[in-house]
Formats: sequence, C-alpha cells, structure tokens
Amino acid sequence: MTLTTRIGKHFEDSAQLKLQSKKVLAQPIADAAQAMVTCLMNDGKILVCGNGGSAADSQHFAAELINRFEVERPGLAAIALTTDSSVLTSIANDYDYVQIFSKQVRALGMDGDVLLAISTSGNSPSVVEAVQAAHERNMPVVALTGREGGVMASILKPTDFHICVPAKSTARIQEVHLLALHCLCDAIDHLILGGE
Ligand SMILES: O=C(CO)[C@@H](O)[C@H](O)[C@H](O)[C@H](O)COP(=O)(O)O
Ligand SMILES: [Zn+2]
Repeated sequence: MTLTTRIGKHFEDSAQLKLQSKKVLAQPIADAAQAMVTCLMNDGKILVCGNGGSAADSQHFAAELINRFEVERPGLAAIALTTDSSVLTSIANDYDYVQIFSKQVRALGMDGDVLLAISTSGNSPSVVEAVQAAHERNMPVVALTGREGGVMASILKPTDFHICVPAKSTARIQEVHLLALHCLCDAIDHLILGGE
C-alpha cells in the first residue's frame, strides 16, 4: 500500500464512521445540548474533563463556550479541568492521579452544573471518578465515549446523557468526538439565540 493510499483510507474510514454515527448520535447530542442550555440559563456552568486527546477536546469545547463558536453571543460558563498544572500536579502528587478531576468536581461543582466527561474507552479511572463525584454533587453528566462506553456506561444514571461513538479505534472515536462537540456548540447557540 502506498502512503497516499494509506492516508486516503484514513479519510474514507473517518468519513464513513461520521455518516454511520449520525443515525445513533443526533438524538443524544440534541438531548445533551438541551440539558446544557438548561444548566447555563439557570446560572450553572459546565465542567469538562478527559485525558490526552480528550484533554485537548475539553479545552477546545470550554474555549468555544467561554469565547464564542460561530456567531457572536455573550460568553457561556465552562471550565476545562485539564489546564491548571498546579492543581493537577498537587492532586496527583499528594493523593493519586485518579483523583485529578474528581477533586476539582467536588470543589467547583454545584447542584445543577453539568459535567462533560470525555473518554474514548469509557474506562479512564480519572474520568470514571469524575462522573461519580458529579453524581455526589447532583450534577447531570454528559458522557462522550466510544466502543461500548466501558465502565462509564455502567455507572451513568437514567438522567445522564450518553454520546457513544460506535467504533473501536481511539483515533476514529476522537474524530467523531470533535464533530459531536461542534454540534453541541452549534445546538447550544441555536437554542439560546434562535434562528434557522
Ligand atoms: O490522542 C490520543 C490517541 O489518539 C491519546 O493521547 C489518548 O487520548 C490517550 O491515550 C488517553 O489516555 C486515552 O484515554 P481514554 O480516551 O480511553 O479515556
Ligand atoms: Zn489522538
């Protein structure tokens, strides 16, 4: 296989998964967007966490809410729990890496806030613990996962929202996660501002 054929296959696989995911993800994304708008309109905030590429996604999403997505609007309250190296290193150093997000959720989370928990496997212990901490705080969880949702799928409540990408490859799942995050941004703006 030439390198360009190989690269072409990545494009095709990614595009196919996106189209296939549309059928299963459009409704949970719409439901999650509605829950986020309810939270934001009631002076709540969205906490976001994930590891590796999902940490980057957390920051990407928080930036689009706090600053803007595609249209002008007032900033919306979101915090990526992946960015403060002092907080992250002190928790990992003094307690355990697994608590890096859950301790922040317990410190910052309030009744009615939303946790957006991102994990392609659904099994990252630090994200699983963040979901448990959100439940303690009475916060609805939007879980962005892949495969079968892993441990996260088994601990979500009926009042949570599960956006589970039907694929096994971490990279492919991440590519659909980014699309889902942009759909959430667009849906939130649409629900708040109206328009076509
Ligand atoms: O971006 C990638 C792989 O594409 C990696 O950095 C990946 O995010 C890391 O291995 C994560 O630790 C994977 O965790 P998770 O998605 O299973 O929760
Ligand atoms: Zn990646």
